[in-house]
Amino acid sequence: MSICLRNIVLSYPDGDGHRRVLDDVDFEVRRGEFVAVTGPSGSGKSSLLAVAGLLITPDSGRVVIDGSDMTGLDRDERTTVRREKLGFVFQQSNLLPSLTAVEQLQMMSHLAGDSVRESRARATDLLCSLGLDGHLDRRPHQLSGGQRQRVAIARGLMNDPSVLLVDEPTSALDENRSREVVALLADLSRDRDVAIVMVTHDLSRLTLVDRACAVRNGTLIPLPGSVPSAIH
Ligand SMILES: Nc1ncnc2c1ncn2[C@@H]1O[C@H](COP(=O)(O)OP(=O)(O)OP(=O)(O)O)[C@@H](O)[C@H]1O
Repeated sequence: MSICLRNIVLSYPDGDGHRRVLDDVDFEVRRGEFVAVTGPSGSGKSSLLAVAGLLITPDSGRVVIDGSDMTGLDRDERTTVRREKLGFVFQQSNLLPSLTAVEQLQMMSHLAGDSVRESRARATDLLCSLGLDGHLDRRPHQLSGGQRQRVAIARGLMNDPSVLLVDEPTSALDENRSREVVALLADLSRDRDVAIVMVTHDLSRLTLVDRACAVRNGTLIPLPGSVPSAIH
């Protein structure tokens, strides 16, 4: 199992008390599996992703990544796990305006200590494999929304993560581009054997995923037609 969340409880301060957003949630995704998390606005989808991505620590429960329990890691240790095991793709692509497509990716691998030559070769390969040959030296404003999102996905894959966490990747895209981006994620999960968790409002995209679940009232409910994970 690439990522496994067990008995996660998360609450936020709310007035004088606390509001429980995730209430004893179990969730797991294995390598090569593409899982969507949906649910109403404010239900806790992004919070679940943030717990999985070690960006916030739950009140209780365990996050296990590639078999290692993340409980009790300090901030530096969590940063290392995020860099080595996890990739992130955010809603609006979050690319740095002054960097070219290749440089956006090189920055990730520079942080991991690779040489400039190694990182350029790897970034170029990855961008080409995502259909971005011809756009390698363009800056974000010279790319379409769909191309920007593909650069962001390539950046998320740069350090060869076990788990790619994707938050609303299609919110800024039209119907066709949005379908292309989700189909690309489906291919990548299989071809690169990476676990992909995608938070989405867009129920029309759920035909492309292996499995879908919804956050409702703090719990995670498998959606009809989706296949529950076979491994526990
Ligand atoms: N840092 C925070 N402090 C207090 N409350 C928070 C915080 N972050 C999120 N919340 C609340 O927790 C709930 C869940 O938020 P979350 O962003 O996880 O929902 P979501 O399902 O991703 O929503 P959306 O679809 O609108 O992005 C919401 O009611 C939100 O207001």
